[in-house]
Amino acid sequence: MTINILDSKNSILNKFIAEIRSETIQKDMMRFRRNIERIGEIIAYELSQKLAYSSEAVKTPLGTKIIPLPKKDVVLCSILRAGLPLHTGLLNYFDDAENAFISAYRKHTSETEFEIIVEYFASPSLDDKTLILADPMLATGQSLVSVYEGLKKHGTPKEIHLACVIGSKEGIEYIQKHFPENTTLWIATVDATLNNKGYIVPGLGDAGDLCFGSKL
Ligand SMILES: O=P(O)(O)OC[C@H]1O[C@H](OP(=O)(O)OP(=O)(O)O)[C@H](O)[C@@H]1O
Ligand SMILES: O=c1cc[nH]c(=O)[nH]1
Ligand SMILES: [Mg+2]
Repeated sequence: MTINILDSKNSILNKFIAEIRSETIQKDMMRFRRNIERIGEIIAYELSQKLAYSSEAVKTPLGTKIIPLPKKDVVLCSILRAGLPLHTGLLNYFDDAENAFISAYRKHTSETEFEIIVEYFASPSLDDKTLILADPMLATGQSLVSVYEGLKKHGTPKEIHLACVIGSKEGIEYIQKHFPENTTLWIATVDATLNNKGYIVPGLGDAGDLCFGSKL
């Protein structure tokens, strides 16, 4: 797996990350969602540099220009709920992508233990496609891996890109063991630890709740 940590160089991305982490600014749900979306747009731009391109002739009113353009083989797959604004940001740039949506949530069996429940699953064929799998939080890595196991029934992508906002070191080690070699992780920033409930520390809290409100 190739790993790209986007805040390893300073850019305007740092401001968006600071705002989603800030316990005061993150209370504005619309700004929180928009910041996740803006980070999705930055990830889309960075990731676009590694896609396959083929030259196409574009006719202007005055002539023709040959322009290398990305192949139209992207499937953008997001994990509900928190993946929705990240999906929007990626789709703002990969606007002709096919789309897949999968739900995954943590079902607690005790205070500190949980399993991942995958229920809703809507995906096109992935055979020979460029799969971009988006989820803002990579904590234990179990949601991404459970969803990937389910996606295998829909075909074999030619390459896989994981788009995430905040990850933990432990989660990255876990997904490295479960995704194939032709996987690239694009992650805005990485934190050192998880707490005993599997939350990233300092992280930002519960991304799904911050986007859409708490659930029962
Ligand atoms: O790496 P993991 O330990 O699996 O944790 C990460 C998962 O947690 C969040 O979803 P959550 O289960 O909170 O669902 P939600 O988006 O509906 O809030 C997040 O969006 C990931 O899917
Ligand atoms: O820190 C975390 C871990 C899982 N899910 C979240 O939303 N936040
Ligand atoms: Mg949540």
